Amino acid sequence: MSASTAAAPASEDPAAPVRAEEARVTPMMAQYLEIKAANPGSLLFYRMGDFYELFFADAEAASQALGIVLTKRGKHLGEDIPMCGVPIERAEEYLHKLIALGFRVAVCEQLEDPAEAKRRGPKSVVRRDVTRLVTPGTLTEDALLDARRENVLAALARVRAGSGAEDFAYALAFTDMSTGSFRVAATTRADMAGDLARVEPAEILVSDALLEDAELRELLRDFPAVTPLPRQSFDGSGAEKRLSDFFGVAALDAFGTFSRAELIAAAAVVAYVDRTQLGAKPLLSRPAKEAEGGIMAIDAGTRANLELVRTTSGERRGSLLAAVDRTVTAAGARLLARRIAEPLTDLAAIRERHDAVAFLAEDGPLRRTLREGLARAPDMARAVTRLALQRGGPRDLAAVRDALDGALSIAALFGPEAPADIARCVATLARVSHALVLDLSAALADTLPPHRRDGGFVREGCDAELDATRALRDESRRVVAALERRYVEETGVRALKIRHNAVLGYYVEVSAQNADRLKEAPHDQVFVHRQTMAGAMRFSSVELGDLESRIASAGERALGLEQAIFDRLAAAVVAETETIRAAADALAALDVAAGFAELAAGQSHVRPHMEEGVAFAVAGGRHPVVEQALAKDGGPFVPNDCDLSPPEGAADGRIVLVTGPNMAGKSTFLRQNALIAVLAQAGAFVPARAARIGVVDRLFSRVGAADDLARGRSTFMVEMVETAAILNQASPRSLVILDEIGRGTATFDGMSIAWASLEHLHEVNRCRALFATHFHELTALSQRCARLSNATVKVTEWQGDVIFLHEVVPGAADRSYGIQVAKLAGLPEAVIGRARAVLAELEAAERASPVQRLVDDLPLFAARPKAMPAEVAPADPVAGALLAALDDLDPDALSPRDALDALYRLKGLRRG
Ligand SMILES: Nc1ncnc2c1ncn2[C@@H]1O[C@H](COP(=O)(O)OP(=O)(O)OP(=O)(O)O)[C@@H](O)[C@H]1O
Repeated sequence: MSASTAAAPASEDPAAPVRAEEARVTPMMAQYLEIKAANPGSLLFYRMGDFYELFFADAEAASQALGIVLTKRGKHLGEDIPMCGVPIERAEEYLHKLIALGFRVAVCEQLEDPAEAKRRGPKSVVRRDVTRLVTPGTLTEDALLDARRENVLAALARVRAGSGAEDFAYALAFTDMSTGSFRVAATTRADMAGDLARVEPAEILVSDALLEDAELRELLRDFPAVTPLPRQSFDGSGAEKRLSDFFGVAALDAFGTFSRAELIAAAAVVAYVDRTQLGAKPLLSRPAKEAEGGIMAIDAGTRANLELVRTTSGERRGSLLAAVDRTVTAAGARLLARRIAEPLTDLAAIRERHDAVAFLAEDGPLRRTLREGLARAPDMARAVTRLALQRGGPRDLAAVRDALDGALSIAALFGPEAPADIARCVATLARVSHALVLDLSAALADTLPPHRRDGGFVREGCDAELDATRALRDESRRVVAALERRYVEETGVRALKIRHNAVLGYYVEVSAQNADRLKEAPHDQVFVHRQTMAGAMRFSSVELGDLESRIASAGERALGLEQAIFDRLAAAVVAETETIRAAADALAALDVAAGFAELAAGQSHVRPHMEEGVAFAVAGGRHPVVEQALAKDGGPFVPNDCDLSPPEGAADGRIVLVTGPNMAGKSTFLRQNALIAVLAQAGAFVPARAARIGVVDRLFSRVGAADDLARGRSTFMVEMVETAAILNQASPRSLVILDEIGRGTATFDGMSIAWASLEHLHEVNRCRALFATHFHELTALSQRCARLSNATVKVTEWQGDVIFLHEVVPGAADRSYGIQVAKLAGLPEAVIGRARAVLAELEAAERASPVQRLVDDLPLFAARPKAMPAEVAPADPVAGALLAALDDLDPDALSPRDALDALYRLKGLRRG
């Protein structure tokens, strides 16, 4: 039995019957069942004193998920009630586990003191209700959040845009409730998966009508928490009103113009936030609209392949983000993740970001001072949200104080020469209220407890009345010590102690042997026996009773005064939400710029020259992740050039076809160039000696797909779906990375598909592309396609072993070195020997039948069907004779009779 239920009134016991004939449902159980029914789909954390209790199936699920004991508690409808409990001081930890496992939790609190309930009558149940729904997308506590990651709640809305069955417009709304950021974006059916993947929502709200669409249902399966809502939540007619009510404005025009789908998505978000926070209103920023086409479009597959913010196994380590993250604040790390996930396409904005990095890269001492200042600035955006939601503690106030103080010092570091991006941040920081910093500094103590309920966070000297009350409280404590000394002297019981608990208040405790002394005269006049324990006895006295009330009232008054001071400070902070959030964003932006500058200085990254058009010339490019991994092992990374700029006289970019042995570094070369484009447009410098890049509108990458067995798709199917998306969508401003397409099927099929795709990219998409392949035959295409050139990765052989030089040079590879690589990988000697023999046979056979070889090559050149070359004689003698006979016929010279004879002759030849 938990401590809470022990102290609760009789009717708080789920097992306590009201009347014999109603033995089936106790009043408390009736309350529980009612609240449970009103919150379907969530585990109900039902507050009882110092515990949250779970009952029935909730208890079974939670005990299993949390590994806590499942007990029984009374009966309901004749059956045992399964129960488990979570102490409130560990509630966050358990909530964290449950949310991570995909549960939603309804937190049901006691809304009155049990004493109040008792006053209404002995059978009264403490009033309770759900005060908050905890869902993956609506978390605010640090313990529940990853400091360096946004926690996004998204809503996907669809509205009819025409009369056709497929005429729909789509929009997404995203909010990170923990920081208040809120934005909306139009999307399309094709881009939706990519848009969701870029934001990585912790929870997605969709109308249940949308889930009836099998394709969308399939797409949403990739995301961890999809919350279906009734259609009314996505109802267009009330959307505008819901938003204007939430933001307390008369009309939404001031926020900009939104499409109907965008309004509906945004309204669904605020309605859900309201529903889960139940009145405690989080201060979301006004929704900002994402500029259409403002972000480099990267589909979900490409994001995963390029491991932008996490690796394919889901870890941050090993991703591009981890390799380039030099930020020193959690907010900076969150912004960096977003910048890497959302490279810009606006040339001026990209250049401004580069200007900021250049400025900080050039001035080492300034950069160091800035980063030291940033490192001391706590995460104030999340602290403000908690304060606004009444979930904040004294440390959140201190976080705001320190970050604002830091913001003012950081603003003072920069002069008028700072570039535009930095100047904007500095202007925002300078708007911070110095008075608020002083107010918080004057009020908060040096060391702070985590919870406001504990008190002790207000600095001495801040409030005269508080100081006086505290003195009284502390004085009383000294009086307790003096009284204890006196009682020891008077009774002669040296082990006498004055202790305190919730039930008895202050009491005297002596061992059982000494108890008789206190029961004898004259002491029996002073001490009143209260409790007998195993080996000890407890007594009270009139003096102790007096003390009790003096101390309790002083302590309570002090706590009350502190709470009032807390509320005043929190209100002052919340009133400044907008400037505080803007300052938090500015600090994060400075952190990202300084981090990129630090990276540039430490890893020799250079400023890319960005331009309109379709240039792409990287000199001495490196793969940022592989380079750093190799550096740890002491190995050098071999830099490589890549030129996809239009050749002389052409308007469109080049395609480079890369062949080369396995393990030579083809994939690394392909990816590094895609990553360089991402970094450049994210605003970073790039790992290269020099780079000139025409802004990329869309980035595509198809790199070695894996099976998607969950969807019943084979490797080849995945590969073809991704290739289809590229060939259907890539524009001349896009950058395409295709690695070994066609590998997953029979050689000729694969080669034909690779060949046709390559030609399509060249002729139709006309985009910049890198295409790696093992089909060496494709290199012949460079003779026909003007903007296609060949490159290969150099290797050399030494004593039968292959040595990788990782150097990309013009030209084509002559062979694959597959067996050498297999040997390096440790295939048994016998298998290697046998493979060499088989290879020799196959190569000899190929040399012996050049005709066969020619036929094999045919698909390569058959894009525009040609007549079968005359010298390719069919091997079948009957067919040969038939063909010869046909060739001899001249229909114009034949009489009807001759024609009939010729027909019989041909039939005869067929029969042989
Ligand atoms: N430029 C480079 N400098 C140094 N090491 C490199 C370089 N490029 C690649 N490597 C090393 O070679 C390894 C193999 O590279 P990669 O996977 O790119 O080869 P690949 O040609 O695509 O192979 P496969 O055809 O088998 O897929 C990498 O893991 C890396 O350690």
